[in-house]
Amino acid sequence: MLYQPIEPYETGTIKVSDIHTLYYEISGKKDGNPVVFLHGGPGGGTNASDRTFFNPDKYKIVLLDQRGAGNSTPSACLEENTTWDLVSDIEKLRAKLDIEKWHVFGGSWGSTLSLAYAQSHPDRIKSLVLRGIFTLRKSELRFFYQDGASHIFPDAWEEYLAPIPESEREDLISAYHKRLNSDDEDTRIKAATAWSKWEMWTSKLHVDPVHIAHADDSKFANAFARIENHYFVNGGFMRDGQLLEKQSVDKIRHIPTVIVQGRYDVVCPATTAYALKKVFPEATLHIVPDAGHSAREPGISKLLVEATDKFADL
Ligand SMILES: CNCC(=O)c1nnc(C(C)(C)C)o1
Repeated sequence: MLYQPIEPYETGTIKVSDIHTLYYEISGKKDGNPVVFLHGGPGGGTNASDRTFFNPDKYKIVLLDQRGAGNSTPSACLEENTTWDLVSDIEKLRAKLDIEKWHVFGGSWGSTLSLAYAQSHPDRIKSLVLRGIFTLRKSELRFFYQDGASHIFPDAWEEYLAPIPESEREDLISAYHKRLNSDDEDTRIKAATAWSKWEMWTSKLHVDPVHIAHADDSKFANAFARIENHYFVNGGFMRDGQLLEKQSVDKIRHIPTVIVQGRYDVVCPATTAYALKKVFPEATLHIVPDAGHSAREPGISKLLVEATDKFADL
């Protein structure tokens, strides 16, 4: 099961560009086995419960708020904010903390960024623990934001559609992009709240009102929605399917890797985890029979902790 909540023994910031300064924190064992936690979204930010996937007596646990997310500044800023900027930021933080190699843990967008980072710097990775695999293919974005998950959550879908007039519903990501970047603050917040609520409604097998309430935090919703939408309209700044290409995955097939995927994940459906396993046969794939997308589904968190415990002495 998850470890007990702990507090960081160090927090800090790192200036990574003329615009962006990132927040990070370190908890657990000061001379422990280093692991970096890559949060979802993009734009979701980290929180205290993210530390509980790791044994604090074994791991030096590094949490990083990516550009524009969480406590990083400026909040929700889209300038100089791409997948490859974030990969570069992770390397800058690793060097600043004087870490030679580290374990990498990421779910959803965090799995995307983990794959992009590992494929760019395989020599810096001790292991990969990935959850709810997301590679930003057009087919994945279409399923969740245009025509797919909508058939399973028609009630929540109605609320997601509400801010968008019928005439613009053929391309919802573009329609939301217009509103999330509007000059009018009320338009931005209304769109950000509806966009975020859609994801919070659909993240768990059993709809969780507490999870949905996160979308009412306007700072979180604004960063989460604006940054997610920015990455999606740009296809993650990658070729479609790039992270699943043989030439990409062959760079990381030597790295001990565990994939944990919810069978009923409608945000990042199992088809992508399965496609990754086909090109990465050395990876261990667990499909959790009674889980959705969230890392905090009981069956998912149990296997994630089993994986970090397994890698703790590598
Ligand atoms: C399409 N975005 C999926 C994702 O990365 C994600 N889903 N929920 C989250 C938070 C837990 C960070 C809210 O991130």
